[in-house]
Amino acid sequence: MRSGRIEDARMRQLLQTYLVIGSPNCREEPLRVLEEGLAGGVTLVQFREKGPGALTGESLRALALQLQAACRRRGVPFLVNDDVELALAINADGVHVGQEDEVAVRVRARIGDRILGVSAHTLAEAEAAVHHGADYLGIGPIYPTASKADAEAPQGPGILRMLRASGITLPLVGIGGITTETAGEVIRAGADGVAVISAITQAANIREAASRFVAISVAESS
Ligand SMILES: Cc1ncsc1CCOP(=O)(O)O
Ligand SMILES: C=C1C=NC(C)=NC1=N
Repeated sequence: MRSGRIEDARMRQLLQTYLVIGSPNCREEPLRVLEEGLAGGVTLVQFREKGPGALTGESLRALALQLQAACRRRGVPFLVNDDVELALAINADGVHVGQEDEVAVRVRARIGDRILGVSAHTLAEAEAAVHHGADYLGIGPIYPTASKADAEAPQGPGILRMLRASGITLPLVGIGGITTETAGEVIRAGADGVAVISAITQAANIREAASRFVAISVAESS
């Protein structure tokens, strides 16, 4: 059982190579994609079942449990995007919520000491999320992305530099169109790691792609 809120240093480690996955992002069985990503060394997993063909109801819950079990076998924390009910029902390690979802304060009250991630696109949103008890912020989209239909305009790594220059010290992860070519600059701009969907789930060799992100995030954060 978790004892108290996660420490910043531990949260920064978990954010290094953060795989966000859902069945719409997978060319093959999501469990196989996840197992390859885990074998490549991803440090944190978020179940985000959104987009065309996304599962619902019992099949959604069954997939969540299947992917969570794979993460548990490898000691990698498993977070659920948006669906706080599902996260609590399967005793996930935490949730990631957007600005439009339940206000972070209410979510914190419901999940206790579990990990709470909040999306932020501006300094005001970041400061509010810090105040509301987020354990980390997801910042982006950094680059153009095809994986989120309603994504805001890409902001480039400069948003990360601005947040750090403005005094945001909370763990931050960059997300949105990040590849192995750009992960380094995202971390150098101030992120503790990178959150990735397609550059891993759509890679020809998933395990190899994941391990390259791991090598880059370790090299850049040392
Ligand atoms: C969930 C999310 N939030 C901002 S961009 C994005 C999608 C990132 O997917 P990809 O890594 O494939 O660009
Ligand atoms: C929108 C998002 C932003 N950041 C992260 C880490 N996950 C998301 N689903």
